[in-house]
Amino acid sequence: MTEPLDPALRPKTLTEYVGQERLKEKLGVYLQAAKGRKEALDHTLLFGPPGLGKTTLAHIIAHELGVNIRVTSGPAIEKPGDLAAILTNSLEEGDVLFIDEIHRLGRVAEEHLYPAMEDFKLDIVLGQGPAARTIELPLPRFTLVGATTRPGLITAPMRSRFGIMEHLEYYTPEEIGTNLLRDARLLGFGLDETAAIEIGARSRGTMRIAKRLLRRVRDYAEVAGESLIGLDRAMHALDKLGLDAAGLDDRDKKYLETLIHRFAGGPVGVDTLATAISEDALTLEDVYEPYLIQLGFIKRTPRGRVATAHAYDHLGLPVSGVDGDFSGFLTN
Ligand SMILES: Nc1ncnc2c1ncn2[C@@H]1O[C@H](COP(=O)(O)OP(=O)(O)OP(=O)(O)O)[C@@H](O)[C@H]1O
Ligand SMILES: [Mg+2]
Repeated sequence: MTEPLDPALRPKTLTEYVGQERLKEKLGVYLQAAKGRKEALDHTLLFGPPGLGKTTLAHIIAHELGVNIRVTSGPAIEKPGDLAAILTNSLEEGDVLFIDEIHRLGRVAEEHLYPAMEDFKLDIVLGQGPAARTIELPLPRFTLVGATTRPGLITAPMRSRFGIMEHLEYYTPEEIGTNLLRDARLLGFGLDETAAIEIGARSRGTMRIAKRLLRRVRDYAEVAGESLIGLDRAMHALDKLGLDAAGLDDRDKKYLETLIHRFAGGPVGVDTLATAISEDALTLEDVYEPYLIQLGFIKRTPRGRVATAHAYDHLGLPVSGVDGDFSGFLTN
């Protein structure tokens, strides 16, 4: 996804990159070691829900290594020729090749990528039919950084060729707040720390969403003639945007209400649920559910989706008949 925001706000170094402490610590070691040995970093797979900072991290990796980055995406590489063009054109020793949405790479292109990743060579077929012959093209030692929201769709042979595989996690309200305060400072407007954390708490743990909410909250503050965004203004604007205290919007609530009212809290298959709320199952799995699971509002079970007592609680509904965990509710 492209960002409408000022690119100057994008963190360029690991230090500027907020949160993901475990990942940053490990990556810091790998980067330092690779630099010390003057070698390319091992191929790296970054996965996690949209908007958590995979693309940003790929750029930071290149920046920290002091190398160039070439950016492409799975759907952009259709034919082996597309891959050859990218790999043989302007890729230098140690450079980063970033393939976004790597799970959408075509099978043929993927098979050509294997020798490129493993032995830094590319097999190119010249001519057609019986006269065709294959030549082997040496490639510079590069680092492939792949990003995906759907690691389950990466084939096993592909996965096995990544030396580093890291999962990005949802951010805490405080981590998001820290980053929003930095954005406000760079853009030159006043933001109270409590307001920044409140926006963080309603951003589904997602940086991209937080940045969008900050812009909307800023609109409300400006129209109200306020030069400093305080907690009250932030809460007021976030309420207007239809976000509840947990950051759920109308679509999330429709998901939960449908699960609870129409399917008695589940279990119900994802396709049935998707049809009932006029969404496609992939969107449910990629966008809605990871955060609802993170909040402990739903569970994915072998028999389908189930609403937990926390979900009933959050919607202010009685929990009778919940096929889930009562413990949290009974002690309340
Ligand atoms: N840890 C972070 N610190 C500071 N800013 C961040 C961080 N993570 C993400 N951002 C900012 O959030 C926005 C979204 O990040 P990014 O585009 O890297 O996400 P993504 O994981 O690649 O998303 P998608 O899966 O949709 O491609 C960017 O503006 C980025 O600068
Ligand atoms: Mg991205």
